[in-house]
Amino acid sequence: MVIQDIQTGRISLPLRHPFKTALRTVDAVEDVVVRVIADTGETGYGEAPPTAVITGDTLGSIECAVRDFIRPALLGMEIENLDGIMKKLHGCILKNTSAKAAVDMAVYDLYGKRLGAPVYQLLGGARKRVETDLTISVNPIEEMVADALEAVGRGYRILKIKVGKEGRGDVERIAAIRSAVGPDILLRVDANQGWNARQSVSIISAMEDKGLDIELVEQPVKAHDIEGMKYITRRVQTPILADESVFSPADAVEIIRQRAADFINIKLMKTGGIHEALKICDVAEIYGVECMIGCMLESRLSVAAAAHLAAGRSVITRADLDGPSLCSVDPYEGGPVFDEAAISMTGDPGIGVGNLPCAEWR
Ligand SMILES: C[C@H](N)C(=O)N[C@@H](CCC(=O)O)C(=O)O
Ligand SMILES: [Mg+2]
Repeated sequence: MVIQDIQTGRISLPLRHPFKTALRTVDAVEDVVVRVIADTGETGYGEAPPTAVITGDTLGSIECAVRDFIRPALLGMEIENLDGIMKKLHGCILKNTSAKAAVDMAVYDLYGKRLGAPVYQLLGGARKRVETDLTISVNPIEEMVADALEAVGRGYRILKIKVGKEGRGDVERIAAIRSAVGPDILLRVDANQGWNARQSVSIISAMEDKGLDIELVEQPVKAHDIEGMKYITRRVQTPILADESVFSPADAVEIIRQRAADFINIKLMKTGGIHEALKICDVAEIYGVECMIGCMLESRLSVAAAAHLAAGRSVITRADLDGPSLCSVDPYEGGPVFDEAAISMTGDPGIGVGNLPCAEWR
């Protein structure tokens, strides 16, 4: 099975509610999709969101990276030569991790189809079901409380609360949500780099003093502020999870060796796909560090690829794979089933998702 063509298209899916973090507000999933076509007529699919404020990638830069750099590097390669394909994919252009992720997952999709097996089984087959949280956007407190109650009503037992825009005001926010949802709902907090190190210690300590029982705090300070992450991790009881600070396996090694965070959030859009994400899983396992698997504003197509990784590897103990739940529609067929918090793997070969709503491929 040889790679004959690689094409890009675009999808646009409205969100149920605007998605708001300390970094940005978004109303729709507007992503690039990729198809890798084999000489046998089989097709593998992938997706890349333009998360410019985190990865630096835009719709145009993703399309350019795929068309002008990745496509010429991979044409004619045997799908069975996964290692060779991945070396070329990551060597043909620096950074551009979202474009690489979309092509990586399309290649894994074809690889699984070639071998007649779902990708999660090829990656280790640790489990068949994964439970995701649901994100509560940062908004006025009453709105966040209402959103949290709605999420619990939809069956979510884990909520990821976005903060980072108001410093100490965030304590009040979390306290109101905890009092509304009760003690049995797991609350994780994501500041998306919105605090500084001293502020983080004061906010997290206040949440601890109030007994708000927070599972973890995600990326309290700027991505490059590893000293700040270390400062916080040493001073609070609540586990700290590195998100924007860890893109590559080398970043993960650095964070772990410096003990700058307790957990690592793996996202395919930061690693450049499954192949590099597996290296983070290996490093984390060596050091006994647990990982979360996350997503950007992505539809079920690429979140399904992340679900395969989560189902494949037991070192991934937490999932923030709520992209499909945030979308108001799911136009696809096949692949993992997303039923609110419950993600169930199927026997479909590859990643398994098809029927893309994409009018034009180039
Ligand atoms: C969508 C997911 N729950 C999430 O919060 N992902 C990111 C932010 C994604 C974005 O801005 O597109 C995160 O910081 O964890
Ligand atoms: Mg995050």
